[in-house]
Amino acid sequence: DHKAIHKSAQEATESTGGVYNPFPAFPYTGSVRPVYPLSARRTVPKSIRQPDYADTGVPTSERMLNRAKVDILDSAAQQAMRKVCKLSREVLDIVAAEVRPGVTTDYLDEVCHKACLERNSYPSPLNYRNFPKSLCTSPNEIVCHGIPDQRVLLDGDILNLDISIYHEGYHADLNETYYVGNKAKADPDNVRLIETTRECLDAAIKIVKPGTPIREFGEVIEKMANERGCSVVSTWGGHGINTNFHPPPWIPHYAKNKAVGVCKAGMAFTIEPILALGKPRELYWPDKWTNATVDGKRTAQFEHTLLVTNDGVEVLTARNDNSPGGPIP
Ligand SMILES: COc1cccc(Cn2ccc3cc(C(=O)NO)cnc32)c1
Ligand SMILES: [Co+2]
Ligand SMILES: [Co+2]
Ligand SMILES: [Co+2]
Repeated sequence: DHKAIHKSAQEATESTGGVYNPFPAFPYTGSVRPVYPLSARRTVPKSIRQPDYADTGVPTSERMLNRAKVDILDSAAQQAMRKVCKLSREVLDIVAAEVRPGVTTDYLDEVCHKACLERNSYPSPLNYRNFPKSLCTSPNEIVCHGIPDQRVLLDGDILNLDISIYHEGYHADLNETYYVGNKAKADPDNVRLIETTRECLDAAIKIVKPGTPIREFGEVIEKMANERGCSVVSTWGGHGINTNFHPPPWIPHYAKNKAVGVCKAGMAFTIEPILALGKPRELYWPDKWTNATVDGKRTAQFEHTLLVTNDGVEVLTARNDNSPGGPIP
């Protein structure tokens, strides 16, 4: 049982400064390991408006939605989305500025949590379906939803930071993949993977406008990915975003998908492709959150929150001139 595993693992590795691998017998597919203990659950002052799942972990309002109906935001809601997305970009940039070899992903969680509270915002992942932390930190072969822990970043790692925040009743959601240290940029496979993923997202955004079928995005993304020797992870897709974290529509990133519906002015949704250097198949760690590629090869992801407008699209979570990271020239 968990208690016995934790206790024996804890004793066995007390000498390593009190950190331990909670699942030592698990057949990990790559080099990343969980490094426990997780830090204490972070709190959000009640003065900050919280989503319905903050205490229960259950997104009730989301569960009650009609999955076939996509919200069309009025101008007040669109303004609220612009504001929460601008704040979310500030938070991502603040956390990304701390990415370097030697820092732990838990430290990045602490920076993220503090930046959210300073902006009178709730970190949307915290307790969403019982997720334990305030952002997702996914290094190397971790596909997504990595849990911030005591693992230190290594020169040569690649790291995805996936941030979502809730501000005055609306969610924002964005993510980027960063090179850690110098060796990461030097590895040509990292550069091909990360820059292809970045460009797949940009190519999909270019076709967002009223009338574009939702199923088109996967065609654009998978074509570009395959041309550059990358595969598309199919399990996770883009999603609607507004007063709920994951309302409809569902947006697949792979070709020949069956997504229904077309883009309409006033819709807000994310596109967030995950590309892999090897097989686009993942398995779950025993922590029930983290998923890693079955072959241990690396993945990258980029995500924006988008608003469909009459003449096209607004990238609500767009980078600023001083945003850390960004395309390798
Ligand atoms: C087994 O149900 C699961 C499995 C994994 C994760 C979660 C819940 N969850 C926590 C953070 C999070 C972020 C996103 C997101 O859209 N990122 O762009 C989605 N889900 C999220 C539930
Ligand atoms: Co346990
Ligand atoms: Co996200
Ligand atoms: Co998302």
